[in-house]
Amino acid sequence: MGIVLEYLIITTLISLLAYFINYKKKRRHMEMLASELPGPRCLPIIGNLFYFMGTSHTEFIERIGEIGNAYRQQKPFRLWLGNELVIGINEPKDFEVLFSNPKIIDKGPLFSFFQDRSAGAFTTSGEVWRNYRRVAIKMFHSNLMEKYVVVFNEQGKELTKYLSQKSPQETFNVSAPLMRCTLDSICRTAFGTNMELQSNPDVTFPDDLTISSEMIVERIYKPWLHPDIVFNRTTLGRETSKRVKRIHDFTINVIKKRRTEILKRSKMQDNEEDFEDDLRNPNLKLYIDYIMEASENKKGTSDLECAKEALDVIIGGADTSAITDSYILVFLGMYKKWQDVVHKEIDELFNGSDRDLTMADLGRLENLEMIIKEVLRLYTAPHTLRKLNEDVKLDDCTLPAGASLYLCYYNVHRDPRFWTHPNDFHPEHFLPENISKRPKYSYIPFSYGPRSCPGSKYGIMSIKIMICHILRRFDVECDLKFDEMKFKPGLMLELEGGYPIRLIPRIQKTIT
Ligand code: HEM
Repeated sequence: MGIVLEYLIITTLISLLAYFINYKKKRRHMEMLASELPGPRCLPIIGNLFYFMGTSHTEFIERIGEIGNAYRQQKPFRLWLGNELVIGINEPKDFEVLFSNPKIIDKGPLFSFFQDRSAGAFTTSGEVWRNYRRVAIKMFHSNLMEKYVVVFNEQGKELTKYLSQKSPQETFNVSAPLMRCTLDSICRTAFGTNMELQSNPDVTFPDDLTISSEMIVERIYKPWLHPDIVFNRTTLGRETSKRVKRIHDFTINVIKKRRTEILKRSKMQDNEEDFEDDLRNPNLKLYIDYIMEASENKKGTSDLECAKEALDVIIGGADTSAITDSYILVFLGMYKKWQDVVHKEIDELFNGSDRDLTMADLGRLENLEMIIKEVLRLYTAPHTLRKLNEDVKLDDCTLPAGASLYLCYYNVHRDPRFWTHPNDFHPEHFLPENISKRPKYSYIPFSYGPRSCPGSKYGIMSIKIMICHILRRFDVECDLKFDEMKFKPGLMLELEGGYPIRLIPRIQKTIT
């Protein structure tokens, strides 16, 4: 017995020593490569953490912006957050190398805080992510995109009906109705189910999504809340779980409904002609059908896992599109010159008709497109992370395995070398002659490469249709001033205090 114990202790000690030596070797390699990168002064143990202590999320982004500016045109900059090496990327030429590397796909441990709520193509990493991504992109197949236009039009009309009830004197936050409309569209196109969130303001699903996102982001910024054992005992932790549970119950219900519907339809195969050639066609496979099919092939997958996979795409698409819509209306309200330009473009296209928009119309809304692009330059996701599993060689340095990359979309989108009015609303940035002057990776609102946004085309289509429906019916007013706007980062850079506008019914103009 004594010899066995001795043997076990010695083997354990040798393994620990080997692990430690290996760890130190990797660390030395990382520290050596990191020392070749420029970066602000470090303190022992905490590194650069003191720059960010006590900062709000917004201040964090501003500080990173300042550091990025200080090292602009040098190599990527390094930050030591305690033991963690974080490398900031600002340069289009570096984005190009990183986005075209198929091995840089992991988002790192911070994204795991989202995974209690949703775990699919947006939040996972590695091989698991690869499988989810393969399923997610089926939602954006070109055959389906044409059919989605019908849904966007239906929901756009429902939205304007709701907005017509607002008095022209009433200033209101337009993001809430836009979020409900966007969720109705995404759920209808992804699940084939009409959720009717627009006509049922008591359903908590949209608020639960928005508020739980804010809560998860708050947790990420408070390292002492990272351990589950602490977080779950706080009010924030309990409130987050309550909302996440409601989100799951709601989504599982939708999945069950779809399953029943498919069963019913399989018995009606002979009457296929009863269905129009739209999303009700029983032979048309929607995103949720692919998820359910994959779960049936992989025994043991629960409805909760299917719900969490689907939710990742719903969340990735809803906040982003609804916030972009909201900003567009705010800016059109603030910049009358641009509102007139877009109104004229829409009036010329529709000539007084309130017909639905078609795919062909979408390509003709060039001024609106410039405005969408400018809003996304200013307010897309401000940053994201990637974890390096192996060294990556750039032009003038090597980024070590084990480091986290902090991709500063915010910095490159406001870099005065590429934008004549970096901190203003200036849609002229997207005139063709100006686009051609910029390097390719200076504008990356949907990211690029293997982890780029699969819903970018879908998102732009839905935004154009919603905004057109609103602008055909209303003039927009907004009292905000650009310089006074304050931001709170969520998935996107959101406007603190909401998106306050007024809508004035307009008489549609016929172009003669
Ligand atoms: C204006 C609208 C949108 C913007 C600005 C936007 C932006 C982005 C960005 C920047 C990423 C990359 C994030 C990262 O690198 O960490 C992303 C990923 C993603 N987006 Fe979007 N998005 C929009 C619309 C949509 C829509 C409509 C959907 C779905 C209906 C969607 C689904 C996703 C998914 C699933 C991912 C994760 C992809 C992956 O990691 O493989 N997005 N989006």
